[in-house]
Amino acid sequence: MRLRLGRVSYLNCLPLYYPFEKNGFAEAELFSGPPAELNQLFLKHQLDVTPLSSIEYARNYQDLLILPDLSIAADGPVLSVMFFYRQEFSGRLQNIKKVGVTRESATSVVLLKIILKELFGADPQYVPMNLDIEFYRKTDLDGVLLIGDKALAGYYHLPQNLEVLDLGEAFKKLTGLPMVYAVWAVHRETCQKEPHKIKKLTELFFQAKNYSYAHWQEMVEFGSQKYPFTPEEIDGYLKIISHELSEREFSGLLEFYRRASKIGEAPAGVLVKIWREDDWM
Ligand SMILES: C=C(O[C@@H]1C=C(C(=O)O)C=C[C@H]1O)C(=O)O
Repeated sequence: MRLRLGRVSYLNCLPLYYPFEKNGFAEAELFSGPPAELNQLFLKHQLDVTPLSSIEYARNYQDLLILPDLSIAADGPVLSVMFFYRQEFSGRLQNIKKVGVTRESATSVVLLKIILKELFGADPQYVPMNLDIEFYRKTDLDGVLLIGDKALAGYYHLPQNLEVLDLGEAFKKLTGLPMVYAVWAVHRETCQKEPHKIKKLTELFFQAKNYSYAHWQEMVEFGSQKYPFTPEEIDGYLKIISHELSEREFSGLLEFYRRASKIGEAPAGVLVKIWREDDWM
């Protein structure tokens, strides 16, 4: 059986999946969707490997491993995890009372709570809903959390009466570290049953990343056919998104878990376990 592999449908995943999308992918069956949907499918064992919201790894860490050298991260501004708010709260974010949060996310909702509390002393009501940047015309919300391509579009075309807070930039200000939004997770059970397929998949991702970086402009052009952004916008955005999981990202991940646990959004003492070939083959 082929592995069932998730893909976040946003632009941020393009460098990891571009060669598969261009040339086809025999080793796995691809499922594309927003993060929250992939999280649910994966936790119900309907996906074998997927980019998983990093907070969901923390909540389920005992059953899971993380594939090496893969993430969706940014060391500072991220441009696509954004809190948009009414201009009247400019310089007084501590006064916001009611915030809408996209249902597509898991990690960024927790990140927003941490940032608003720790950096601004705000503790608003959070309302999950399906949202877009036009919220200020249609609702009484003070602000909204958007992620992915909707957030990126909002950043590139910010409506006049809104301000925006980049949550990656805010996390860096708070901790000095990169923020890890998603990791590639696999169930322990799958590592036991399908060690060779998991190994092959880690190799394919390694090659895919190298291929995309070596054919950057071609990938950017491909992206501009598929996503509603210009090649310049795609180039600028993908240069700040990191797909690494090196020591700095690792430290950022642990710091995020520590702060999430402090507000009751993650268990204490999360163990981050990376898949290694020698442990399973
Ligand atoms: C940087 C991003 O990271 C994402 C945010 C996620 C979340 O909030 O749960 C999950 C996966 C990533 O797609 C983004 O979506 O723009």
